[in-house]
Amino acid sequence: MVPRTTFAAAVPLPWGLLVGVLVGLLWAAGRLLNRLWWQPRRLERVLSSQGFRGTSYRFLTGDLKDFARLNQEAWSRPLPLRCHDIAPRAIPFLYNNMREHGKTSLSWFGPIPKVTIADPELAKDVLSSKFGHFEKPRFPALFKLLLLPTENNRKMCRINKEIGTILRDLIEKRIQAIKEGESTRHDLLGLLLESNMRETDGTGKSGMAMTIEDIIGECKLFYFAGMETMSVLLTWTMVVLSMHPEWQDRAREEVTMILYEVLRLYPPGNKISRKTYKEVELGGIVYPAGVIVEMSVLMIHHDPDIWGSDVHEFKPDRFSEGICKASKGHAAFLPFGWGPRICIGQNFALLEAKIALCMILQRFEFELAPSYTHVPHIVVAMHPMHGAQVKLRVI
Ligand code: HEM
Repeated sequence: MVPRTTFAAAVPLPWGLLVGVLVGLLWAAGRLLNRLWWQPRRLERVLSSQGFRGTSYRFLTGDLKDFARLNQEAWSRPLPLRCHDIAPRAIPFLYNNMREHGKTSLSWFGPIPKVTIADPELAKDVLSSKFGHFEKPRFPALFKLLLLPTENNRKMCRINKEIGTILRDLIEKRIQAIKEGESTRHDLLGLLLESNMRETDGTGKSGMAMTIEDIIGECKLFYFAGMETMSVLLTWTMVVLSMHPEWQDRAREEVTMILYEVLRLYPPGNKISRKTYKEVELGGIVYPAGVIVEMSVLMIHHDPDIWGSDVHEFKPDRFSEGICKASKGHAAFLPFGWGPRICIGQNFALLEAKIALCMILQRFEFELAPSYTHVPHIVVAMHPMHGAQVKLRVI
């Protein structure tokens, strides 16, 4: 007779695999808990033991909920026209935190501690650092979200591919033209390609040369870094000159100090961020690795201790004797950053803005349309939330 075998006896349980999966799951859970709880708590202890003040860590979300709530409240209340005291509306969470805890205060970007600095000397120390203690923050977890196949992500992916194809095509045509002896037309792409081709020395290979992908990256960087910032600078200049028409006449003679004053009151980049990569001492405090350090350009530009009691007024002639005099010797004018990563496009930006503004002022006078509401709003750069409705009149 054939012996009967049960199914369990025929297929033995893969205990090794099960234990392996369990250990893997426990390890992943431990790592997650470390990132979301133990590490933030450890960093909080290190900072508060040195007298640091700010909000306490709340699991996972940190201050994000309060941040969103205060923004919603602020956006629903437009400012009176001609009011340039914009920090309480444009960055309400940070503004409150600083009022409560001082000019260097702690808050939480999810589980990552964030120290915001509104002291120009400390900010310049961070931005001037050349020893690799402070790096530009990267958020790999946020980038991973872009891989999810949502409709929006698919659209972004499609647009990204399309931009890549257009740029690759443009670059290849320019390389061909240079090879055939055509002039580089002295624009940035031409100069970049010419110097890159010199690097490859005709062999097509060199450790120093950039790849086509690198060049595409540079084109995108210059476009994005230069386009949004410039457009909001000109937008705010038109809005502010509409609020102060007496300055339109004076602007026809002197535009630089007007642009400086708009950049002070409405800096397109309201903050500059870094992250500590190693333990570092700054202003008598030891910062552990993994802390975001954020220089609040907006708070520095709106600080009455630096600029005087008229800090929220539009007074371009405070710059009549230069930037240093305007900030009473503090050198606290940081719209283009500071140190080795200072904006490479700043001279170009000011020249472009002056030319554009002069062309507008020579042809038009302008005033705000009744539909304009004054709500400075930050989406990467600072924009007027509901647009800049301005009436132009030919002169
Ligand atoms: C009003 C106009 C502009 C403002 C307020 C502005 C502001 C800034 C600031 C604050 C930084 C420093 C960022 C940091 O330290 O992390 C920066 C970097 C930079 N800017 Fe500008 N910028 C302006 C216009 C331009 C223009 C017109 C160009 C190019 C034509 C440009 C190209 C760049 C580049 C390539 C960087 C370096 C980015 C990096 O280091 O990752 N910017 N800009």
